[in-house]
Amino acid sequence: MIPGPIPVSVLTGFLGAGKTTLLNRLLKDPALADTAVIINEFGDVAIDHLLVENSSDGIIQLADGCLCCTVRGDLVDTLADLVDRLQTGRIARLARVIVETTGLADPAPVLQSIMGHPALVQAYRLDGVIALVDAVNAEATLDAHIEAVKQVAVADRLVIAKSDLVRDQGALEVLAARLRHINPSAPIIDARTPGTGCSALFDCGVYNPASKSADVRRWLGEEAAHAHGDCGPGHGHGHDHGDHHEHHRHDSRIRTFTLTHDKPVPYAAIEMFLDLLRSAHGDKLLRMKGVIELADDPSRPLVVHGVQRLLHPPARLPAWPDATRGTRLVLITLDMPADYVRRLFAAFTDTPAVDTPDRAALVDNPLAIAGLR
Ligand SMILES: Nc1nc2c(ncn2[C@@H]2O[C@H](COP(=O)(O)OP(=O)(O)OP(=O)(O)O)[C@@H](O)[C@H]2O)c(=O)[nH]1
Repeated sequence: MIPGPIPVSVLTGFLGAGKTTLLNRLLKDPALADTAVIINEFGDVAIDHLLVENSSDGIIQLADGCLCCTVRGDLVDTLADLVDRLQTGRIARLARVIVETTGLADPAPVLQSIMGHPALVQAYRLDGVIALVDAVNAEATLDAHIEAVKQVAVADRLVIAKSDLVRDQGALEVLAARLRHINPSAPIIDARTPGTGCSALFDCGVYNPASKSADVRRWLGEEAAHAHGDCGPGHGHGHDHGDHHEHHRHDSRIRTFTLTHDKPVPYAAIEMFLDLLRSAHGDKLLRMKGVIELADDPSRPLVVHGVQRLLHPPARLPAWPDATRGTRLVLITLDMPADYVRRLFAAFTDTPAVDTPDRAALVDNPLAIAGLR
């Protein structure tokens, strides 16, 4: 028997806001023992599960695709399967589920999947939505992406990450005022505040759409209508459910693709490539993350994270988490063709390609590769 509905927390926030970082921290808290974490990833090559430190049995990776569209059914199936495993004794306890959405997810359909599914509501209750906000990039992100606004609007807790990178206290106050305007009821918590842990973020009470803004109620209402099949063809604000390999796009200008290279690469080459991408095209680079096999230290993968113009200091993992070696970089770009980036990468990794200038030429003139408007 199940002892009562299991709380489900949804962790959302735009691309690179700091969701996995917060999750890693939270999972160290004994209060989160017996928690299942469902991670959803955008991109051909799953990387997040490599980066969640506590990658034990409790981490479930959903298939490639976005939770709010292509793999929404997978979330329902996964939640149903967890209950089944609990009932048949294949897992002893399940105290909580945390669902980490992709940064591009519209949270409304995700919430609707949990709240609106007749079988799931028996077993689960939506406990709360935690939205991460990246203090460095939030203003630009909120200006440009409605998904980011929705993520903030539906939240029960807003957590500001990366405030350590913002020197101007005034800018943080302006951001907090904007967040309060979008969502007047959610407490705003700085991720640096000691004790920003389980007690501050979980047990928000039963998720209550009535306490949210009129916009949120409307979005959730539209999703409920959609779930019952009476949504018109306009649904989905431009989601493209086709071509699963290069696009996954919510907006036809957004592309997701992966760069791979199977030989170790020199650190200097990768550093130049990343710096060039960031400095020349940072505004087109919504997200970049991945692991790199370095020629100078192949046993310790280098983990890189880029979020718009911000390139976080690369970190080394002590060892490779699985048998796969080589470089895998997932990029999510806005108005930047995959082919252009692939050729740039090939030039830096010295992969011969027809008509591609070599590394030295590109450092002199990063626009020497054709294909970018
Ligand atoms: N300085 C600083 N860096 C942070 C903070 N939070 C996250 N980061 C860095 O931001 C980068 C992205 O963090 P992630 O936790 O992977 O972000 P995410 O939201 O899970 O990313 P996606 O799943 O790709 O959307 C990483 O390099 C983190 O180390 C913070 O509070 N301060």
